Amino acid sequence: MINKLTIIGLGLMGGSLAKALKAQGAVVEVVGTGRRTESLDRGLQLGVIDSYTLDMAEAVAGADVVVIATPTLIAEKVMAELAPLMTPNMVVTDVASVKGNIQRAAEQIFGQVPPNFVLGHPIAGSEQSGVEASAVDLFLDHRVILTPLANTSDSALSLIKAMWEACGAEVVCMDVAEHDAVLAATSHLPHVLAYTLVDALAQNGAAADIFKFAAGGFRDFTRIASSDPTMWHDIALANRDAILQGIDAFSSHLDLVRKAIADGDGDTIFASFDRAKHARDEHFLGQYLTREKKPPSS
Ligand SMILES: NC(=O)c1ccc[n+]([C@@H]2O[C@H](COP(=O)([O-])OP(=O)(O)OC[C@H]3O[C@@H](n4cnc5c(N)ncnc54)[C@H](O)[C@@H]3O)[C@@H](O)[C@H]2O)c1
Ligand SMILES: O=C(O)C(=O)C[C@]1(C(=O)O)C=C[C@@H](O)C=C1
Repeated sequence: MINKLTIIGLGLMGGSLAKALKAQGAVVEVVGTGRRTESLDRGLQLGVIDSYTLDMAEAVAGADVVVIATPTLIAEKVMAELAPLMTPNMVVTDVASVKGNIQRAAEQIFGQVPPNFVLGHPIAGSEQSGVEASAVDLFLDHRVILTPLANTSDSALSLIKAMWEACGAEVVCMDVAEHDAVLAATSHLPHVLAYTLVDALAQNGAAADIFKFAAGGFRDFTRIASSDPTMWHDIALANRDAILQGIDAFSSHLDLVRKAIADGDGDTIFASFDRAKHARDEHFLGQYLTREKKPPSS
């Protein structure tokens, strides 16, 4: 049980965490803080938080857990503000999508990442943002990756693990660099591709006609291009090297498929598409079976 939880940056992630913990009776009091009253007022009206203050010192005083839930690059600045306010009894965690920049920023600010700072990342979300979009079940049956370091305190890690498990999530621990490489491939690259595809088509003179005839495939592929550009601008800059590697590997594969199409090389085209279909089906059908859920009918 968490007595006082403080959320810095009350949006989709922070709001969903607060809702889930409240619904499970796993928290007594949730306090919000941020730069502007707008989202905090809304959070109060919706019952997501119990109170708020723009004064970070007041917000974190006596907190058992402080969650930094701002965009990724802003989290670095928030940490610097939070540093003089941290006490040994307080456990700090974050939800940022990249972990390497958070680790580096913490090392610059504190000398080393404090033992009571547990870096984290829930692998759940949506293209929507803001506290209005927060959902009590956002983390249910999803994974949360924690990237503890050699000096991370066992009790701090256990507390943050228990917090996410109370939300119905499965917690997995991973190395920071591995996290950033894996997420570059499975989350950051797809967002770069979706944004770039929509932007390239939108800049075409015939964009209106193209979008008019876009159907399910285009919608499925590009849903994530409706995500918040601020969030993804931060991720692109924070995970630069891993994303560049992903773009380069993808570009050379795309070149192979391009060449096969240009050469009329049906075998290569089929082999690539067939490998992709099997890899995807195997993974996602496997996941449905593990969770004893039925796969979508279509
Ligand atoms: N949206 C997702 O799918 C998703 C999934 C996993 C992790 N994340 C990560 O979680 C973090 C939050 O994402 P979100 O989707 O909740 O975003 P959001 O835009 O819904 O919420 C972010 C909140 O931070 C506030 N904020 C901005 N600057 C601030 C500052 N200087 N001080 C205090 N508050 C500030 C904003 O007002 C907003 O309320 C990001 O780091 C993101 O990368 C997002
Ligand atoms: O479902 C979505 O819309 C998401 O973008 C969620 C998603 C993802 O790529 O899967 C996005 C960013 C995160 O850091 C974690 C999850």
